[in-house]
Amino acid sequence: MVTTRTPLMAGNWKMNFDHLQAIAFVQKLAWTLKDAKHDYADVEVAVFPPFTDLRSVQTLVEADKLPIAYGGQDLSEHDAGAYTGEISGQFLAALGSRYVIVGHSERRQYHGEDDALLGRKVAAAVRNGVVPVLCVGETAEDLEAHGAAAVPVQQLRDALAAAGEVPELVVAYEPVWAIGSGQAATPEQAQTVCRALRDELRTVVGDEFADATRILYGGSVKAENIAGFMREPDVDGALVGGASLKIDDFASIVRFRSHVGS
Ligand SMILES: O=C(CO)COP(=O)(O)O
Repeated sequence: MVTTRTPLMAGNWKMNFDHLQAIAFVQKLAWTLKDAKHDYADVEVAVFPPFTDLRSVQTLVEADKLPIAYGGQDLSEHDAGAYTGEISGQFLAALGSRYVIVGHSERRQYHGEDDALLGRKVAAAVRNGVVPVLCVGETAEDLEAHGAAAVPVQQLRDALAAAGEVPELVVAYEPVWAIGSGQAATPEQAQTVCRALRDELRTVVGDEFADATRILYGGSVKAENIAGFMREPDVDGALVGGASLKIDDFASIVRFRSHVGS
C-alpha cells in the first residue's frame, strides 16, 4: 500500500524572538513563501514560538489567513490548577495551536523529564485536541553503547505505553549529538532510525497508524542538507532549530523540492 504523508517542516524557535520579533518573522516568512517561484502547497509549515508569542502569532495568522500552523514547545500534564509556571493544553488549544512539542531533549536534559511524564503530556495534548510532536533521540554515549535506534525506539515505546490512546501523532527523531552541533546525521542514519520508529508504531499501534504518522528528522538541518533527508522514504519532514530563525534558510528548507541536483 502506498501512503502519502504530507511533509511537515517545523521550526522550533526555542527561547528566541519576543512577540514583536515573532510577528515580523511570520509576516516575512509568509511573504517569502508566497512570492516563491516554487510551489510548496503540499508541504505543511509550522512554527513553535515561545508561549508569550503565541497570541500574537495567532492574531496574525487568522487575520491574514496564513498557511502557517503553530504550537507550543511544551505543555503541562495537567489541564488546570496550582502548578505555578506551567501551561495547560487547554490554553494552547484556545489559541488555535495545532501542535505541541513534547519531550524535546533540552526538556529531558535540563528539566529531568522522563518517558512516563512525557506519556502523560502526550495524553494531555490528545485530551485537548492538540497533536503531540514527540521527540526522541540518543546521546553520543548511547550511540556508542547501543547503536542509533535502540534508545529512541525505547523512548517511543515507553512514552506511548504511558499515554493511552493517541489518534494522531508526529514523531521527531533528534539525535542529541546532532542538535546545534553543525554535525547532522547522514540521511542513511536518519532513515535507519525513522524506519525503526515506524516499525515500532506498526507493532504497538498498527499498520494504518504507522503509515499515516509523520516522522521528522531534527539536528543541524539546513537548506544545504534538507533534500538528502527528504529523499529517504521514512523521513517525512524536519524539526529545525537554528536555521528556522533565518527567513531565507527556513523558506529554502520548506521549498526542498526546488533544490535541483542537491
Ligand atoms: O533541537 C532542534 C529542533 O528541535 C534542532 O536544533 P538545530 O537545528 O539547531 O540543530
